[in-house]
Amino acid sequence: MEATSTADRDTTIDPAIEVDGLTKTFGSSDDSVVAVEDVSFTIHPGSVVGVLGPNGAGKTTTIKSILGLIRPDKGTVYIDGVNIAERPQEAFSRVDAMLEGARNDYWRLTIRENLRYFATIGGDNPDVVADRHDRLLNKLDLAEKADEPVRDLSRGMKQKVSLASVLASDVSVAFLDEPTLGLDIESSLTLRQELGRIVEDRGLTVVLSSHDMDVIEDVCDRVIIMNDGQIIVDNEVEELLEKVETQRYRITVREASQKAMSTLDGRYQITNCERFDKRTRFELTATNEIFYQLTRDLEQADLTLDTIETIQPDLEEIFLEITEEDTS
Ligand SMILES: Nc1ncnc2c1ncn2[C@@H]1O[C@H](COP(=O)(O)OP(=O)(O)OP(=O)(O)O)[C@@H](O)[C@H]1O
Repeated sequence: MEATSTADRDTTIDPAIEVDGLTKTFGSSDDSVVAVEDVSFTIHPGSVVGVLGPNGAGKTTTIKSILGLIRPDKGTVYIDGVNIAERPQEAFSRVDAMLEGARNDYWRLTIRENLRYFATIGGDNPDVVADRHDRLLNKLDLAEKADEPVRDLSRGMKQKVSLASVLASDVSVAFLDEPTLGLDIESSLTLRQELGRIVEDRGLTVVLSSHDMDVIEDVCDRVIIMNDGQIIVDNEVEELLEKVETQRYRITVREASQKAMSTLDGRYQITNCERFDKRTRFELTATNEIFYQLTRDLEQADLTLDTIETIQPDLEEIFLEITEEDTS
């Protein structure tokens, strides 16, 4: 999702974030760990980028280095064209972050008081930005509870207040670490939709990390996948989905014998097998190239094909495939 029209984008404006040759090693000599090695990327204003990777891949080190919370050994970070090491105050003036699940909102204060507080420390006069806060509260469906203390709210609402607090001042870049962590399915869906609308309206640049693949698919237009301190994929979400080499199939056959099924199971890993109404339905994964082989194998096993559907892969599967390729 591009918040500002790509056609209208002024290519002479600075990238929202530019990371060049970032390297960070923790510890020294034998115990040292290279957390991030020569990482470079550019993020344009108004884009939403997901940073993914297994535990220990270097995501947090990268994000904390951009936020100035970790000092890298090498490399330069620019925010809106400003070098964070040279002019930190200016660089961070329009940046806010929700790290480690939820930010520390003041639970004794009401939602609106929290927004005023965070706007103030973000350098805004809260009276001047009161309208923006009203719009934010409406968008996040928090308006009715705006004058209630945060401590009385549900977990989903508290998470939304965290997000609202990040957006309370006039930020142009927001870092969101696991914005849907701990939310139930419905609250997560609502938050994703609301975040999408806010990003579009405000032309906000967002960098988010999440293990919730729905967040990435719904909100991000690009993903950066890290492994072992390096970027192994930097691509548009849609292109990434197209690139995947394996495909899951849901197949329904008529009157499958046990023997036929075990023959097939020997060749493909069969999951979610269920029998109903003289039919057997199961799922398997096959690479695109062997799809025709699969149909021949079904014939040879004397299985009469009823239906065959492809199942849209989710990013979790793609991500596993890519990191396995990278480490093999
Ligand atoms: N303060 C530190 N001291 C020593 N090693 C560290 C420190 N911070 C991170 N590391 C190491 O650097 C590597 C990268 O860690 P980092 O936290 O950046 O990964 P991550 O991708 O964010 O992982 P996770 O998904 O678990 O948060 C890991 O091997 C980690 O153990």
